[in-house]
Amino acid sequence: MTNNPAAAPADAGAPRAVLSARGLTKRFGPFTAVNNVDLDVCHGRIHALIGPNGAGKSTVFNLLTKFLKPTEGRIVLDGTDITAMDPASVARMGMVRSFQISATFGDMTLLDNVRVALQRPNNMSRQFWRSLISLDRLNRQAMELLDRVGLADMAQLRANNLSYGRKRALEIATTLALEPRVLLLDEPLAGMGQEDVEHMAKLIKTVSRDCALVMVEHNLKVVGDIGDDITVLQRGEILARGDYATVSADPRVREAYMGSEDDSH
Ligand SMILES: Nc1ncnc2c1ncn2[C@@H]1O[C@H](COP(=O)(O)OP(=O)(O)OP(=O)(O)O)[C@@H](O)[C@H]1O
Repeated sequence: MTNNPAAAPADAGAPRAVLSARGLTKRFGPFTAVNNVDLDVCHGRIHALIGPNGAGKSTVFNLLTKFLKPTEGRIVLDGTDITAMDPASVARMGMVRSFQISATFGDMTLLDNVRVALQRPNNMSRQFWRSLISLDRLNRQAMELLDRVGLADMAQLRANNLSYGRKRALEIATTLALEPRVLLLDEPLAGMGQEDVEHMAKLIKTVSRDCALVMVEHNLKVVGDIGDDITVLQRGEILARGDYATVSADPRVREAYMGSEDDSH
């Protein structure tokens, strides 16, 4: 199973990639949205995908999570070639995509939201709503998750009553309930005020210690603060990669961003 060319090269001392893509290409008719992208996402690290509007970030994100089928290329998760798998199967392997599909239930308390997430099919506990007693057994675990995202003291509030930033923190808690091997966040800071941005950035950093994390993000300040590995896309191709200091000093990256994007929102 591990014998595949798409696995990350075994550089001595280099962190092992949990999720790897090689030669990822997506064409929509005659238009090439993503061309020959290689990517390695490692445990305990944040891999940020950045680039100007239309660079292909969302397309790569959708390819990695299997919401789109690549035209060419391979994707390997934990040594298994997942290129032909569907999103539900890769989710069961621990690839969790947050924010676009991770809904919270507004009329339920925060505690119940997390308890339900702990009962999802790809979680270790497979008995949805089996009984109130079995749900109560999950209280401690649910409270621990709420505590991790700073919401423990609001456990009995209904999710509808939360601010936007806290709702997203709750979504992170429900995502963590699935015990992700790889967590993919699509613009997790979008629409947040400065205070929430800072809180969420810290939370993402903390969460990344226990998984491999991919983040598409426009807020370059936060990417610079918390990103470990950065891939810069432009017109569907990799323009630069490395740590933030390296890519932000690259004249081609500066050129790509010039006038095309506000890096402070
Ligand atoms: N389903 C599709 N059919 C045709 N073209 C598409 C499709 N999806 C994306 N594209 C095109 O592929 C290119 C890359 O789009 P993508 O949304 O991946 O970029 P992005 O970097 O996420 O942009 P943004 O930062 O604006 O969200 C764009 O030119 C877009 O118009």
